[in-house]
Amino acid sequence: MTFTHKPKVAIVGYRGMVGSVLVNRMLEEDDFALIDATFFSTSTHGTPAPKVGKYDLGLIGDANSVAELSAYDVIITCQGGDYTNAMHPQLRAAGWQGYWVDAASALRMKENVSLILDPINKDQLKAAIAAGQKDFAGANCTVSLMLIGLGGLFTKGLVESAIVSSYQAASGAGAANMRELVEQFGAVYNHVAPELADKSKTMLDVAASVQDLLANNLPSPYFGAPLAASLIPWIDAAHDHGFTKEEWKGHAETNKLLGLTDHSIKVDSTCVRVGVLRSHSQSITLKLKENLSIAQIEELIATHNKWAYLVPNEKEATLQRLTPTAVSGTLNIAVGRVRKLSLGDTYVSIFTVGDQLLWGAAEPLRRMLRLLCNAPLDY
Ligand SMILES: NC(=O)C1=CN([C@@H]2O[C@H](COP(=O)(O)OP(=O)(O)OC[C@H]3O[C@@H](n4cnc5c(N)ncnc54)[C@H](OP(=O)(O)O)[C@@H]3O)[C@@H](O)[C@H]2O)C=CC1
Ligand SMILES: N[C@@H](CC(=O)OP(=O)(O)O)C(=O)O
Repeated sequence: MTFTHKPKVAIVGYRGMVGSVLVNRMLEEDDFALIDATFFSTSTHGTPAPKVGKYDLGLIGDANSVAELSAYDVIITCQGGDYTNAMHPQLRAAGWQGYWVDAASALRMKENVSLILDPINKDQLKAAIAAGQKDFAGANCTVSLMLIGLGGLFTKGLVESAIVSSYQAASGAGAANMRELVEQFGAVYNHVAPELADKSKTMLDVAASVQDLLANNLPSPYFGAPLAASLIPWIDAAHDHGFTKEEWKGHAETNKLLGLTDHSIKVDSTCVRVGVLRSHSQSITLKLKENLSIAQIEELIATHNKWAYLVPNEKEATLQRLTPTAVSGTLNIAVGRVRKLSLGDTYVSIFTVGDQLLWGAAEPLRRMLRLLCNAPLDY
């Protein structure tokens, strides 16, 4: 048992997108019964917290106050990397000994930080807790979704390398970006509505009009380029060797999560922002170490955990179940289009879709809290 009392838990960033999804999930699973929770904010502190089910959480705390936060056993933050970089060092310097559970990437690669994805690495996490480790971070959304979806292959040492092409939703970039995409959808439609109504116009006329709007007059301050009716093959900052940071995380975090200090699984990614509101998709080419049959591969995937579910490689099933529309708002990780490639018997192509706000961000955090409380978890 990590705590001998009901732990005091500060939830920082409760009103952001990840924070809201986290609070909803904690309510669904009655996690609040385990803890004495307080919401923290950098801007709404001092006001009454919104009611969470039957729980009255009192006043919202000041997320910039080291003194206030120091009174907590656990700080869960969904506030972002800048906040982590500002507050975590101050709290530790002030002697705070509590658990820091973070959605952001800021601390992920530090030596004394474990990445959280317990269906994949619960033994690693339990060992870290037993060893007195205090800092934990959720992994990158695409990495978490890939590993839950394909855990049956990755955790059994069957993967030699992976080439990933991601199709990442606007919500991965934050609420303001998501709003920008919806506004762009509206602007595109409004721009061409008269032409659509004019039966003398062809679809090429309509497309030319959309192109004119996109190229010259579609506001995109958050993404920096139109996303509606387009895509952006760049996510996060530049990294070394022509990779973006998002692409680099694929290799670094996959290996760290699997406890592979020699980084023996090569993961190469191309990460693309697409005009989807919620849920990330990935097309993954695996080089396996063994020549497994499709039936064996599907069995390994389907039996590893209760969230990865197989979609038969058929058109109707794919349209109904292997899309962001099908999985958004659920914990399901859809895995389909499983097929061997003409490159060779050990090359497998797989398509997977999962909600990046759930398994990609909020869900691992609440499960880490349950691990810290030694509370039951489903697998
Ligand atoms: N979005 C995603 O898919 C993923 C996000 N993450 C991580 O989680 C962090 C938070 O992401 P996300 O939740 O998307 O960020 P948001 O922009 O939705 O929220 C972050 C903070 O913005 C502040 N805020 C300002 N205006 C508003 C408003 N109108 N409504 C709600 N909050 C507002 C809140 O802080 P305050 O109350 O202090 O003002 C809130 O906690 C990211 O930085 C990233 O590190 C990780 C994996 C996936
Ligand atoms: N970068 C992801 C979301 C995210 O916040 O990832 P990370 O936690 O690794 O910064 C996206 O834009 O879709």
